[in-house]
Amino acid sequence: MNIDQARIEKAVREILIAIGEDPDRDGLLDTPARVARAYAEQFSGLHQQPEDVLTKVFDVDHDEMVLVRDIEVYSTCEHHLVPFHGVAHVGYIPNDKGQVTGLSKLARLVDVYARRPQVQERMTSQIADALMRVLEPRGVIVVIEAEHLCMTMRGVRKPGAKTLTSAVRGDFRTSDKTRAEAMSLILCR
Ligand SMILES: Nc1nc2c(ncn2[C@@H]2O[C@H](COP(=O)(O)OP(=O)(O)OP(=O)(O)O)[C@@H](O)[C@H]2O)c(=O)[nH]1
Ligand SMILES: [Zn+2]
Repeated sequence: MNIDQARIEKAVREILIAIGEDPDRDGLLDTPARVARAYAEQFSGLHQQPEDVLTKVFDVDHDEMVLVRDIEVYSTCEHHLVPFHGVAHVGYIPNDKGQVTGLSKLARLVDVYARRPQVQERMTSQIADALMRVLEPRGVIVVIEAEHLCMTMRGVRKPGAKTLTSAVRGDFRTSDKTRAEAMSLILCR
């Protein structure tokens, strides 16, 4: 089933009533439909597979690390349905056939998993596992730094607190040196 926008609209109208609002006042009339459209975008990754975006694989003569740093990421915390946002760093070492993907495809892959109800740890591993599966590289590293609005605007209220998660596969897991090289590239500002 794809995203059922009519059902989201009905539910949002119910929420507005439940919080004591009047869903029929001018400013709120179109809100259920707007939220439905926003959710369709925010959760579109649920209906995409990594293979849909990691399609272009070129053979190039490069078997060293490729790293795209500071990929802006917006996701939705599955506990509170509020955003968490930050940056993702995605690196891999191509296999000996030199199979690489377009750089933008790494950012698209991040979005496939970010546009779902998520926890940061799972999103990080899913990106790493998808890259391993589709590109069959010698190794993958994914590091995500994010701020969770559920921790800043509400609840414990700790603005500025950043959560860092990493997932390493293949050579990045087995070789301390390779992992350290990637980390130094990710952290140098
Ligand atoms: N591990 C992990 N926890 C997360 C993530 N996003 C939100 N959380 C946490 O999920 C937890 C949910 O805790 P609960 O006690 O069930 O919910 P709550 O009463 O709203 O918790 P508070 O946020 O502490 O007010 C909170 O500690 C959040 O900080 C995430 O990506 N990964
Ligand atoms: Zn949350």
